[in-house]
Amino acid sequence: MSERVESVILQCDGVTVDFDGFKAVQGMDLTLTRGELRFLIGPNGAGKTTMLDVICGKVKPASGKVMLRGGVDITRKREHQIAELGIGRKFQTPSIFPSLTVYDNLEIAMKQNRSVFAALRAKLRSGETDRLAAQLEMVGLQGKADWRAGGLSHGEKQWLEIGMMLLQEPEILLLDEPVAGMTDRETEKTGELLQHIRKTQSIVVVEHDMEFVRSFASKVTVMHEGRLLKEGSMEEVQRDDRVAEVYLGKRRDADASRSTA
Ligand SMILES: Nc1ncnc2c1ncn2[C@@H]1O[C@H](COP(=O)(O)OP(=O)(O)OP(=O)(O)O)[C@@H](O)[C@H]1O
Repeated sequence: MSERVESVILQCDGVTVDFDGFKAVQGMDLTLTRGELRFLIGPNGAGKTTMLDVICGKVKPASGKVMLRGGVDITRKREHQIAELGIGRKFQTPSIFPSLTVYDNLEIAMKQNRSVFAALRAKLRSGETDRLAAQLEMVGLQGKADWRAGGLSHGEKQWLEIGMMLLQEPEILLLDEPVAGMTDRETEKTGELLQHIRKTQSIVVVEHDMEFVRSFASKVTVMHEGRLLKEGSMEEVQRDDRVAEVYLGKRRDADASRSTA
């Protein structure tokens, strides 16, 4: 009986966010299980980014609860506490150090896990060197370890930042439009990377690129005007008339021109 309960890693119940009287999110529920790659979609202004902001502690809800691993109430915790508890957030613009090498960026990310004293000593232990090398390979940058991060392509910068997040060992990754501005090939590689990451971590992705969502989503949550509109497989979501009306319908033409199917 407890198996399903234990597999829940994040639970948002009745989250409402009030920006000076404007309810950006209204009574939103979201349950994420371990190893899930969840896509959060919906038209502009639906409240998707605000939900990520609530989960990572950047925005405090007026009401509702956010629970981590069943028993840890993170609703009122500060951003850094939530990060320490295992929730990593990646924003649209990469926050990397452009003048440092790819390797140095990863090394700095890894050291953030240490106590100040340990960080000051600044030498990676051998296990850490291995982990860093494995991370470089996982994000496909093993051939560019010595490159200045600022010289990477847009897609590569995003992967570097994902690699930096992963070195801090979050249990949940929150990604806001990770493939925005990427080439088709980069988008494909990002999808593969997310599939790989979900073997060990859970991921919530806010996304507008429907082709990408179709290719990589198993479960999709649709928001509209701050509320949960529909949740299910991409097929179920696409079949829903209300979704078609408020969201997919508006994009059908654009999608049709992108899709080869
Ligand atoms: N700090 C803020 N103060 C006031 N209103 C805000 C604030 N942040 C967001 N909003 C409003 O809340 C609503 C939800 O915004 P949010 O960014 O969460 O939507 P979204 O679904 O992520 O949209 P998009 O896909 O366009 O990024 C929008 O109407 C937005 O203008």
